[in-house]
Amino acid sequence: MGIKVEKLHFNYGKQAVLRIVSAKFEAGKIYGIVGKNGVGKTTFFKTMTNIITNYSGQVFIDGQEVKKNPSVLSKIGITLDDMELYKNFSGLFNIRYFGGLRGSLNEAKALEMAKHLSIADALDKKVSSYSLGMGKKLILLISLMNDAEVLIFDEPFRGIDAASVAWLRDYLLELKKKGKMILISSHVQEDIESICDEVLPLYEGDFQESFDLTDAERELSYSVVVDDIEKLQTLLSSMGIDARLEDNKVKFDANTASFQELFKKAAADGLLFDEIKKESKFADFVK
Ligand SMILES: Nc1ncnc2c1ncn2[C@@H]1O[C@H](COP(=O)(O)OP(=O)(O)OP(=O)(O)O)[C@@H](O)[C@H]1O
Repeated sequence: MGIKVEKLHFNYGKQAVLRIVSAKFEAGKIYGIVGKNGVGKTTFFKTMTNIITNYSGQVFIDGQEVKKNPSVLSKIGITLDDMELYKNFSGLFNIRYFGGLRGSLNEAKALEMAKHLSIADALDKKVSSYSLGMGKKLILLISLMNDAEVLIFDEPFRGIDAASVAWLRDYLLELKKKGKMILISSHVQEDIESICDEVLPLYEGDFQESFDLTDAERELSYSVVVDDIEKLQTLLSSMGIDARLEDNKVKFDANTASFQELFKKAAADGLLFDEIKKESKFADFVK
């Protein structure tokens, strides 16, 4: 299973939104699609899944061009915030209806998921009575319950409580181990860091770079507050690490091993740390 996107161009009226030259996604990986508000993440997900069809270029899922073979979309489960549920019917009706549309529904599994997401007791209530978070959980459950080979989640963790975030994160990591392909968008760097293998920032319509989060050697941007700035700067310079001072914070790039070495030396030197912040390089694209 793989997804390939070639020369995908899409405009909303006169506004150019997507100008993707090419992109590839593999099974058994979790991808983070990041970028500032309005950059086109949701639009990208919609073009990939034929919700938007008036784009130019091609999307291939498992070797089949989606526009010509829309049946290949049965391999995909997607969660978008603006997904319509049958609000005047119960949560269980919606599970049965949408589950049934996609083939055989494993209701016991769906109910188990509902327990983990703490909405099991609300399934007999009309969806119109649900809070925003409960509605979001029901949409997540519906896209998860059919064991799709590819899962696409627009902001899956936004608006749901911490226990459900933790369950969902573990569940997605399990699905990855089973060989599923997962694409998520998020504005929360920690969410992306905690589950993604690769991050693709969308900027000016295209994926500008790809960041491999599984690379232990990758550099992170550090921002540190210490009691003796000069001492830290001397230490950094002795390790060949360039640093700059901004708002009394010492900023530099280093991989995890170098940072740990620095920390050990600094502690041995009696330096006191007041604040340590680290950020992935992809953060530059989302600020
Ligand atoms: N139905 C629409 N009609 C016209 N323009 C739209 C429509 N939907 C989105 N847009 C515009 O397309 C651009 C991309 O929107 P999109 O929702 O894909 O961004 P996004 O990256 O998902 O943003 P966010 O992080 O805020 O969710 C934005 O400039 C938006 O205003």
